[in-house]
Amino acid sequence: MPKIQVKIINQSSNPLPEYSTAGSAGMDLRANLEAPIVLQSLERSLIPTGLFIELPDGYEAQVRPRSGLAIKQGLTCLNSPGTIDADYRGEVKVILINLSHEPQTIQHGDRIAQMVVHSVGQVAWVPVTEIGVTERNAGGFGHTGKS
Ligand SMILES: O=c1ccn([C@H]2C[C@H](O)[C@@H](COP(=O)(O)OP(=O)(O)OP(=O)(O)O)O2)c(=O)[nH]1
Ligand SMILES: [Mg+2]
Repeated sequence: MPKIQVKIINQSSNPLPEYSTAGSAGMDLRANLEAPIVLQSLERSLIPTGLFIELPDGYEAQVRPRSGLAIKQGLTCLNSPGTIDADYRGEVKVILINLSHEPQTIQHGDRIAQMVVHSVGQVAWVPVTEIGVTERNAGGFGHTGKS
């Protein structure tokens, strides 16, 4: 398991994110707030987590919504999945939006999203005049299964 350097503000009240089961893909991210935030219907906000991480080269972290928050409160990540670049040294933040019709309150310590760490590759372009043909070729957007 790769080791990641992490700095967390307010660690006494907000524990480090953790995998909640042995097979979890994501670690829940908690809101790091001095006061609760109320999101009105369709309002969005950049929520701090108090986390500063140093990802190894070749890794990214994705900030994804939690399904429970989405179905129960209509709260989701607007830019899902959010991308944390390996060279980012700022605070990990979550762009939450309230898609419900009611105001939703975020409290300090609430688990507002989850973070999945992935290995990721970069590519170099090789400009060509033709690209290879496949069985699918340009078919997409519901193309399969049609006669
Ligand atoms: O949900 C997110 C998405 C991004 N970030 C941070 C880490 C990421 O490395 C940086 C830039 O994110 P992104 O590339 O998505 O934003 P951008 O609009 O392209 O900004 P930039 O020009 O700074 O790359 O912002 C977060 O903390 N949370
Ligand atoms: Mg960017």
